[in-house]
Amino acid sequence: MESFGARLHRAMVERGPLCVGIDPHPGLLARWGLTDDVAGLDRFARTVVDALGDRVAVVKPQSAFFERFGARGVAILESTIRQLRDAGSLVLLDAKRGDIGSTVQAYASAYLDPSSPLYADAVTASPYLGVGSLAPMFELAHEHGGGVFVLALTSNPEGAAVQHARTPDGRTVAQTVIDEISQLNAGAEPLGSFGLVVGATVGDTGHDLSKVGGPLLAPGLGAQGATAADLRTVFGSSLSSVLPSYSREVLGAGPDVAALRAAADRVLADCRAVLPAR
Ligand SMILES: O=c1ccn([C@@H]2O[C@H](COP(=O)(O)O)[C@@H](O)[C@H]2O)c(=O)[nH]1
Repeated sequence: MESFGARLHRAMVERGPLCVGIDPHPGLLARWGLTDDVAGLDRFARTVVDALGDRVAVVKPQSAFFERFGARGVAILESTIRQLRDAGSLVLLDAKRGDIGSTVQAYASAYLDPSSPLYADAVTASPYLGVGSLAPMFELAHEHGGGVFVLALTSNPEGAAVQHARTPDGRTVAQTVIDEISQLNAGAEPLGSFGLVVGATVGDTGHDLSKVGGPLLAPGLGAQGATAADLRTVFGSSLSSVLPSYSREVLGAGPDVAALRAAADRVLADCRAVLPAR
């Protein structure tokens, strides 16, 4: 079975290095002329699938915006994931799960087992109960050709207080996460299946990303203030592994399908100007 890393590498070559989020904020629903309810959520998600599912490498539904509508919102998340996969984009479910290992096993079954209704190509995970607690996700991802993106240096200003804290061996907490994920990807070609989340907003933090071997998801572009040019500062010599991620910057162009496509094309061009050619 082809690994997630190999599938992602091919998608980034064929469609370009871009992830677009589906984040149906109440304010965006209103701007799109939609009601802040399940019907509005459904129309919003379907429009993004129609506009981008056949052209963007990775689409990242933000689970929180579906969960806030309860079971019916989660049902729409399930159908959105299916529609995106049918349209040919890889689906990264942004759920940021993490817990003790025995519970992570259930999260792994929910998101990374092909028989689950919420099965996605990859999922985001929080390592702050210890990277080892995420082992059930890594194992199921490996078994079924899935991926896991682990938070390392998040794009929000509050993250640094935890992530830059020093451990007894002198490394930062984030560097220990980076190093553990690097080990999981050892020897994987052309790209490992275990990624990291590193915000485009974090600046030059001095962290060593050179041995990660997997994709580096970079949120924080656009609405949170980072620009494509900031990717150079944050990622330095690791730019070739970066998967830039935009949500509101692209979604704000909707609901017109052509305008959504144009916005995605524009941010992709901005990123291509900075990232090495594949
Ligand atoms: O460090 C992180 C990790 C995840 N995110 C998520 O990405 C999008 C960003 O949305 P924008 O509209 O482009 O700001 C959102 O779903 C976050 O939960 C992040 O921003 N930073």
